Amino acid sequence: MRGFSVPFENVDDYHGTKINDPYAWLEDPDSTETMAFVEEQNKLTMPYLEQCTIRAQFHQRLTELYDFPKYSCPYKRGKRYFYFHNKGLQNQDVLYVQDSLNAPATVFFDPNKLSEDGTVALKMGRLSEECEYFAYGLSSSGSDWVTVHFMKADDLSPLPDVLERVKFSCLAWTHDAKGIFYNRYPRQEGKTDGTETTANINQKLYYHVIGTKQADDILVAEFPDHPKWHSSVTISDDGRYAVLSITEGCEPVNQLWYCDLQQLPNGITGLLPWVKLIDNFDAQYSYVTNEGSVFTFRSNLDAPRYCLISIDIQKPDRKHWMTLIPQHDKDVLGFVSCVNRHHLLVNFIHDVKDILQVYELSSGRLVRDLPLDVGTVAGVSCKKKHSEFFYKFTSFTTPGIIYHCDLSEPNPQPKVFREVQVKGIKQEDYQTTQVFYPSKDGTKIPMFLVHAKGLEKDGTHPVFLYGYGGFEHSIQPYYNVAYLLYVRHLGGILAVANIRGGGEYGLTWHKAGSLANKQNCFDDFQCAAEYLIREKYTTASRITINGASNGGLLVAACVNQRPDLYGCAVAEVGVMDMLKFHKFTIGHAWTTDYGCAEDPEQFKWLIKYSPLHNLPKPVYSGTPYPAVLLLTADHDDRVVPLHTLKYCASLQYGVGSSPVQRQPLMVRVDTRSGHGAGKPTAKAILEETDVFSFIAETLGLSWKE
Ligand SMILES: O=C([C@@H]1CCCN1C(=O)CCCN1C(=O)NC(c2ccccc2)(c2ccccc2)C1=O)N1CCCC1
Repeated sequence: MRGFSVPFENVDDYHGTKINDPYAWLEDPDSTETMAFVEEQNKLTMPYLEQCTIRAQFHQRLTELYDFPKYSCPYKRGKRYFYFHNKGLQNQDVLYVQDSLNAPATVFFDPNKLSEDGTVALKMGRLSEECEYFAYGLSSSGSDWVTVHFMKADDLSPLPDVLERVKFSCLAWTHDAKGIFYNRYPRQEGKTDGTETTANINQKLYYHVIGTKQADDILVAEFPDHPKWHSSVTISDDGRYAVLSITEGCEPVNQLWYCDLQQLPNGITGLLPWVKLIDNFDAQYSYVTNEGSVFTFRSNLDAPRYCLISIDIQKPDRKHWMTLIPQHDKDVLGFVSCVNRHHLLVNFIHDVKDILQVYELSSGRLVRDLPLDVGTVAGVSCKKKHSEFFYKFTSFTTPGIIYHCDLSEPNPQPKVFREVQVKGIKQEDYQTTQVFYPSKDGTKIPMFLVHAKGLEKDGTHPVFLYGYGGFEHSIQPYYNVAYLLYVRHLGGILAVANIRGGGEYGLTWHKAGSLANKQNCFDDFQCAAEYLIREKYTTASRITINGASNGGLLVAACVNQRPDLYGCAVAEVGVMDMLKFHKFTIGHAWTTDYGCAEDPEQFKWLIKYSPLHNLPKPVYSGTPYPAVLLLTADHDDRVVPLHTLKYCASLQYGVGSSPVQRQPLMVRVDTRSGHGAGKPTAKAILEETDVFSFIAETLGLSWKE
């Protein structure tokens, strides 16, 4: 039995630099030592969380507030409408169908029936073009692994077809509903339930013909010389082309190949004769629509804030390409979808707030603005062949408003189709402001603040500071009842910092927070805290910093660099071992943002901020660390739990040895749970209750009615 407390030597050599990795044994999730470590940690953490003063109140109130009806936009497929709905506390949303928008709705697919505890989630679903079949992917316990099943859409009867080993996959029906394109990984040694750490490489693209066995599926694309490549098929609006997007990692760039399905003499029988329209990774090209051979793409080619271009595949040379909507000089072009045959629904992001407009497909001319409050378009439903479309608006204080618009009407006006209220939360009690604060290098960073109206800036308010900062992922306003409870009953201020690394201002913003510039994310986040202190919203001891995934890295790196700046830190499913992340599951895809320690130059970047490698050694007598709560879960195969476990062990061994460390340093390891997607409501409520109870307990916050 290895001793937990005294790590043994386990030295790796990185280009001549010796790095000790004493907790490498925690990288095996199935060893008795690792399982004992997890059990011991939970034995410390769960009782502490259960005894938190406000826990019962927070849990009860959060459950009440979660219990409001949620709806997605309706989707018209064939002659019927489909939409997701959750009555409030259902673990998984349910898919309903109705013959018309005001006809009675019946259950089409209810994932809650597939498990007692709601841990089987509907990860993806696709109806065939004329609504003959429904293909759907299920994932268990929060893993990225998906099993695809099929059912008839008219009588809901199941088909025997099952597709295994599916992950990070497209689901694209050919318009004849004969079969579906999807991705899967080769068979691997050992288990594949989402608790393994095996690398996901050599993803292949198949075509499954309905009524056949998966073993007979047709391999239509593979990339044996490029094990890290991902491919994704979209079938063109006219059903004629298979459009293939190839990515290598998480950079917003892709190759763009296509296959004219009408030119296949015997249909899809093997590797397809792909035409490489774009055979480089210089930019991103996302299919919007095509009119015959003229294809429209959203692209960032020479356009870091994106633009809309058209390419005639009969004249593929770049000198014939046309720009339909040029890059805006400040705003980022968001999603673009074709509607009403010749219109485009276009989204722009202006200082992190959404704009929605209608354009003319043929000319790229602006037709009209669509009214939208300050916030986020959380969902859109439209199809080229339909004149009507739906969009869902949300903000920090608006749970959701769904609008309906029909462009075939003489003077089309979006009308409220459905507006959801949450009992007990009055929107007018809160105010959302956006501030711009200077980071270390002077860059102005946007930040949303949400707090009770009339708040006095007397430095006494607790702050919950959230950030992400990577992968071109923008954090736009969204409705979260736990945040509102923190504001309402703990007198807190919610602060969401749009730090660099995200996509808030396009590629330049993303690049400024990645690779050699990654430290900018941490500077931006620390400057957010300093701004909130300087402006007398709060003091350091009242600040909680929070982030998940890449945001967990953000939190852990910021705690190491400025332990004095916050009273509490909650790092969820974080990337903590920056020297080894590329070895596990899909970690190799993140080198586009982080680099890789196998490269001598990039190793120097990573070793400087890697949370695991910048923790104090015993005996530590420096600045005490804030209260730290780490979250991870046994089926997290996106960011495998070893990151958090190794970081926790090293944190407790080093900082925990300090005689002046008063605040707890803990980890909560959930079971039958993963990175986050598809988490059942019951688990989400328990987790958020634990997080905010920990914050209130360690910062001494009391519940106010
Ligand atoms: O989870 C993550 C990162 C953040 C974004 C997605 N992601 C991922 O790790 C996604 C992993 C799988 N994956 C790719 O490698 N490319 C994606 C992709 C999707 C969204 C954004 C970027 C890439 C893909 C697959 C098929 C077709 C097109 C794209 C994809 O799903 N991280 C965990 C911690 C650090 C980063």
